Amino acid sequence: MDNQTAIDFELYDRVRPIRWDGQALHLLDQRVLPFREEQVVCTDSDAVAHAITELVVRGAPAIGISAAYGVVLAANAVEAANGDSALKALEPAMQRLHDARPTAVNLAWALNRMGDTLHGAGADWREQLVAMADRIAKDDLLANRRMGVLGAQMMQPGTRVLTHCNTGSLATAGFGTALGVIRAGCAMGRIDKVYAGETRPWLQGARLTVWELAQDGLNPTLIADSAAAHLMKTGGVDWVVAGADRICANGDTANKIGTYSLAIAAKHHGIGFMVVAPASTVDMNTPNGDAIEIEERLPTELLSVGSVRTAAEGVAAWNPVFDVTPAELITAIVTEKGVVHAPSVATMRELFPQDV
Ligand SMILES: CSC[C@H]1O[C@H](OP(=O)(O)O)[C@H](O)[C@@H]1O
Repeated sequence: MDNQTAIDFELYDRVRPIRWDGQALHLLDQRVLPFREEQVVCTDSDAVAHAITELVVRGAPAIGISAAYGVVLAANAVEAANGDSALKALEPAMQRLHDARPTAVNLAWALNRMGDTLHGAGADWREQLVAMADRIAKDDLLANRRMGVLGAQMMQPGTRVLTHCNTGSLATAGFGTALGVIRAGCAMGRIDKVYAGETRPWLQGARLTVWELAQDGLNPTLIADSAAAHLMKTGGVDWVVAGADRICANGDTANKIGTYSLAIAAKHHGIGFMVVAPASTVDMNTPNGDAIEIEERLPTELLSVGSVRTAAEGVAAWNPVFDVTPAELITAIVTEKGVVHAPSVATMRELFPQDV
């Protein structure tokens, strides 16, 4: 079973983190999963920006889609005769959405698309904004399905994979990026075993990824992040499959903290390292990983697990939440436009001749 039509993608539609009802944005609150399924309802753009900062919604494509609907909400407070005057009036709200999180380029990408929609738009500029937000969401879902098949086709039957963070339906418009490859690989009979790292400190793997995979009946096995190198050394894994928050012009890739260590360990053990992300995550304007702003979050995320304090009172903690994996550690970058093997400036340019 090798082609896209052979997978029943509807089976994976149970979890949707983002729902636009025409007036408000409903976000599945990822802070309280997997034990409570609660919605946060945003009726203005500042509420969307706050939800992005607080990780109510998270995952690079999902925050881009949310920001797009945030612009639609901001438009409710604007009187303008055409798109250009609307854009001027919307600038402060769009800036606040942009600043909600710094590392994932999908946020700026989605806001740019919304801004481009307004340039030269006439009296129907509001309708055009809604149409663009809907399109960003729909295109993301289709990109994920395409990437799922492309990534899975690179795997032999019997493959065992390790993934990091959460790149599933929760992080996207649906199906997922790296998790989409895993879903497709299981459906296509290529993947036999799925390990997920717990992803300290926010525990996206432990709280979100294994929850999603368990709902699919894929029997994931959770490991401590610190068990990954041992798993590789003892022959338990063939591919590491990760998402991305920003992919630079030379293939350097920012992703959840801990990804870089996985890539080093994978290289050492001769294991493939696959990055899966839509073109909206590719940033050809950033030459390499040194230029990426790495988000640092509050030390409290590290000093406690949930509401239970685990570190002694008064100690300091440093909490960078992304790292950069150099291109030379990456076997392949899978996008909906195709696969970049052995990423470099030259191979990236072949697939992305224009800035995305
Ligand atoms: C499908 S991209 C998911 C991506 O988002 C994550 O970060 P966060 O949970 O902080 O939003 C992480 O880097 C994942 O790979």
